[in-house]
Amino acid sequence: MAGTQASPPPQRLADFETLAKRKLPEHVYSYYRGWAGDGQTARDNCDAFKRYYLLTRVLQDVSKQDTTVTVFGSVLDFPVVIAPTAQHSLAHSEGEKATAKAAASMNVGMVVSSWTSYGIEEIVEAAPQGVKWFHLTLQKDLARNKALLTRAEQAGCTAVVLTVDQPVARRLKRKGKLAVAPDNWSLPHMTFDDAPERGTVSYGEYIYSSMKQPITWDDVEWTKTNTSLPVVLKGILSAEDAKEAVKRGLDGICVSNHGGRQLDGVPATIDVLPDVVRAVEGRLEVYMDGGVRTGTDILKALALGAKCVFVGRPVLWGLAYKGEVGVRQVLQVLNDELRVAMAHTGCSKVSDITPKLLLRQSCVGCHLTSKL
Ligand SMILES: Cc1cc2nc3c(=O)[nH]c(=O)nc-3n(C[C@H](O)[C@H](O)[C@H](O)COP(=O)(O)O)c2cc1C
Ligand SMILES: CCCCCCC(=O)C(=O)O
Repeated sequence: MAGTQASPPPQRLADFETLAKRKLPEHVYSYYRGWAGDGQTARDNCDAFKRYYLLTRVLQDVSKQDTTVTVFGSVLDFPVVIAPTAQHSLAHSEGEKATAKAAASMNVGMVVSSWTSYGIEEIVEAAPQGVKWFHLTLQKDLARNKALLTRAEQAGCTAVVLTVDQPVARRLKRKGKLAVAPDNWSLPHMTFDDAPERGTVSYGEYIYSSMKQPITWDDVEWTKTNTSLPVVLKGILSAEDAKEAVKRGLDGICVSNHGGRQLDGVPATIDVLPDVVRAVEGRLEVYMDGGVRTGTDILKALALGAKCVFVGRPVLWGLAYKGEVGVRQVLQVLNDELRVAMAHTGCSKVSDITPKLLLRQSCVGCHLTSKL
């Protein structure tokens, strides 16, 4: 019948944002898109990838690309993990349950935020077969943290991701306005027992009142000793902190500036990744996030030493656009683009992806002149 054909899925991650923007209330879109300061870091996370060029290799047998990677003993079909992001039910009524189903069906990982709208058990029950890691925001009440770690373990999570880049409350903005999550939330992992009465303080102050701020290396030690799961620190940007993480026996780090949502003016994550990778000398796993929008971005991050990438906002755009199906489409675009990029650069498996595939923009001139 004429007019009943489904429209083809969007072909670029940027298109999902356009479609999501049409569906989301302005305040939710603003919260998801929001950044710190003037958004320099948030923009640069994306722009910085464009400063790296890919060098093609031809005449290789790339008829098949094996994109699988193994993280903490679990095989992922391709090197993507859904970053922890708060409040998926603001994008879709099924919230994190829909995201988890999409992640499981594509066999990528998902980090379940402490700030979800559904409890960890419900999320795992919706998609029991997927690889889930639990993101811990440390709360003031240590017993509460311990209880959450136990719940995550019992629910079947296979790693803990501790966010370490929120020493103080931030000022999240978009278009110069403060953007905060809307207040029709449900936060089943968080407690607000000694929070100021709602309505007497700003929303941000209320939210942050549950958190332990600042947290220190002692809290990292506390976390490690209170879980049997591997612990990943999320929010590392310096070689020094990375070395300290190695010294303290952490299992992984995620090079992240929180999508440019904490401190404006810090470098793009892809630009600090090589320093961090060098510093850890292979003694723990390194992941990265911030600005990953294409399969070539994934290839570049892997070439610079990341084991896999976390993806934040694009997943929320897919979820807002079409729920579970939309998230799956976002992941499919990334997978298709990664395969094409691997084929052109002569890689038939992930271990073929090395720094030799990349040329940094500032070196283009040197490269050309050295050949003249
Ligand atoms: C709406 C939103 C909520 C987020 N919530 C969390 C969170 O609960 N915990 C956390 O560690 N990071 C959180 N982040 C940061 C992401 O995990 C990730 O570091 C960032 O989004 C990556 O950048 P990208 O959005 O450019 O992919 C959030 C980011 C967004 C956009
Ligand atoms: C609904 C509470 C949001 C808490 C903060 C989540 C986060 O890390 C973010 O960047 O937003």
